[in-house]
Amino acid sequence: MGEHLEFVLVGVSSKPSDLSKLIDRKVSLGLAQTSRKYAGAAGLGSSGVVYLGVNVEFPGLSLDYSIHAEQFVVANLALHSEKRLLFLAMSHDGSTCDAPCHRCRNLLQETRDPETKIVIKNPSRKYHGYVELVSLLEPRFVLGDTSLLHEPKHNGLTLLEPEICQDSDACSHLKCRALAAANKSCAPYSDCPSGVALKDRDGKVYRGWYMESGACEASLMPIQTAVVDFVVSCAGRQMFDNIVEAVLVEKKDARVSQVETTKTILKALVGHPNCVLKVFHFRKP
Ligand SMILES: O=c1ccn([C@H]2C[C@H](O)[C@@H](CO)O2)c(=O)[nH]1
Ligand SMILES: [Zn+2]
Repeated sequence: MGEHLEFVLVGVSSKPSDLSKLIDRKVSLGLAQTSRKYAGAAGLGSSGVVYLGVNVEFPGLSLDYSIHAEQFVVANLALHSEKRLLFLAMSHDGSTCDAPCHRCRNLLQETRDPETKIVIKNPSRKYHGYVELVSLLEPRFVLGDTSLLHEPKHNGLTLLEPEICQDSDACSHLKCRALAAANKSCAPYSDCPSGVALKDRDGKVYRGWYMESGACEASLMPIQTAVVDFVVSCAGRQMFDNIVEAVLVEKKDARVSQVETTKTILKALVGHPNCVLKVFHFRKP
């Protein structure tokens, strides 16, 4: 098993009671420089794979931009096409497991999975049990017919610019990787799907897509999901300075544009000014 895989899938067929032991907040030590609060999370998918998460803060930016450990797990599941989340554990201290914060409950609500259970563990009270996610949710904030966050998607988007690639899903151009990511994006409220692809000095590509929540601040922006892909692949030894190219694909004149947020996060993350963001637009079928 490759180094990076150990961070994504620490075990198959793990018992939910083991999830709390798998949470490793050490990985976030370098990623929570602002608050110095290190959170970790672990999710058991229906395939039996465990997905880890840590909180990620961006130097110099307000904590609003940070990725919560539970949001990281949700992105990690999506990046690996995991169908469903059966159990989720999150911890701030490495021993106690609490219910996710409201931001993350709102994001989890978008998966609308009646089966998801939250691990609650309180060693001082010798309590270890499970709570149904639905019992923690407020009445759903419905904006219309929405598709589920984890449903496999192909939005059918193609680039507006003259197409040079026959099969952009399989093509290695960075803009085609970003387009493929946008095709997986779930943006039912704004109808503005988007995707980001990052390339490092070795030519390795990381990608992420917009995962929108009706409870706005719970959404994961495409640059955040791409950062999750990067952290997962680097297994906690990430060198953001290695990112040399970035591409965003979104709708032309989008009501929700990701350009400024993507630039802001890239600037905070990548220490050198050579990583310019290229933006391409798509056509919807
Ligand atoms: O449920 C929560 C609450 C907070 N955090 C992170 C976000 C931020 O990096 C730090 C302080 O809020 O903790 C989480 O990961 N999960
Ligand atoms: Zn949270």
